[in-house]
Amino acid sequence: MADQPVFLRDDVVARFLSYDELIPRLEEVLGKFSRGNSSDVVQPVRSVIPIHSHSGFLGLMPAYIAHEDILCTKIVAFYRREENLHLPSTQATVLLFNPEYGNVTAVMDGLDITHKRTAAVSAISAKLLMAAQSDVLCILGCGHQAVSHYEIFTKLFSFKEVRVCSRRLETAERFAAGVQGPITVLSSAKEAVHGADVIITVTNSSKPVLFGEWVKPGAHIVAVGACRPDWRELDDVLMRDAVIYVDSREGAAVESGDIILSGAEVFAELGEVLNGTRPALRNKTTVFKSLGMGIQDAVAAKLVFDKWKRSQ
Ligand SMILES: NC(=O)C1=CN([C@@H]2O[C@H](COP(=O)(O)OP(=O)(O)OC[C@H]3O[C@@H](n4cnc5c(N)ncnc54)[C@H](O)[C@@H]3O)[C@@H](O)[C@H]2O)C=CC1
Ligand SMILES: O=C([O-])C1=[NH+]CCC1
Repeated sequence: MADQPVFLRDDVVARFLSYDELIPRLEEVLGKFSRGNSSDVVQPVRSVIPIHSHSGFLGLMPAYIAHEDILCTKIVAFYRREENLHLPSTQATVLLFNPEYGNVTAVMDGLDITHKRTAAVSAISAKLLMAAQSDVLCILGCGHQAVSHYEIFTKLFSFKEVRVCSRRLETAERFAAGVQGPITVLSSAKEAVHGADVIITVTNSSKPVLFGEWVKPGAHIVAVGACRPDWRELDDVLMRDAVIYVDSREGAAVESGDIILSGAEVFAELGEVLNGTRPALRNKTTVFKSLGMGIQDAVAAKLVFDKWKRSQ
């Protein structure tokens, strides 16, 4: 009989997951993924079922990373909920397996993994693609992802000004009151993004919240929401004028409304830039369209599990 799986709660996962360790692992696995060797990194496009009666979706995100022998799947549920409900709009559980036999070794709460790995990949895109002189950061949307994105972007980069704007002013004000450091709250997205060098969209909107005509030429946009083929965060003008980078071309072609509905061409995967096979066009307006990948959860979960095990 295999040992029973351990259950790692949200606070334990958060304690053992640091950006410093996560970022290099993500860079490495994104590079490997983009080399396209499917016997090394196996990750199908997320399989998603709608939960029509509750405006929700359930996604399954399996991944196998052969060179590290990591077998993992995340199960993620996401809802288009009003923000005042007491449960987060995204819920996730990560299962880590023993690849030799297929038994589950750990069941982990997946929220901190989802928040941190998403923000870390966004930060990798900014490291590669934002202009060398980037002074103003703007975050549109003030939910859970906004918190992790604020955390890592202000830790890694030295912005002179950070602005936030959300659908409701109170949400942005609550967000600003909860973070360390100076922050400007704006009630209009157009004003908030004016002159910004880096713009992060972390909304659960299904309609564009950012328009090309508002965006400073040369800005870097990190588009994290709109993960359904009929959802948008960015308008056609922006999608047409910017150079588009993605985490996975295959995923983007199936899941990204911003790409599918605008007809925009994908220029590169982040992993291709990390591998040096596609250039980072820092002087152009760039969009990194993030959808999230099972391999990102897998490396994060393995980091957590190994550290937890060493602590026992
Ligand atoms: N790319 C990736 O890897 C991942 C993407 N996501 C997606 O990221 C998005 C954000 O996730 P969470 O922060 O967890 O959601 P959340 O529900 O905590 O926050 C969403 C925020 O967006 C704001 N918002 C909605 N419509 C807006 C509008 N028109 N203008 C400005 N703000 C608006 C809401 O007021 C709320 O503050 C969701 O779409 C989620 O599905 C989530 C996990 C991973
Ligand atoms: O990668 C992820 O976990 C998600 N992407 C969109 C919703 C959840």
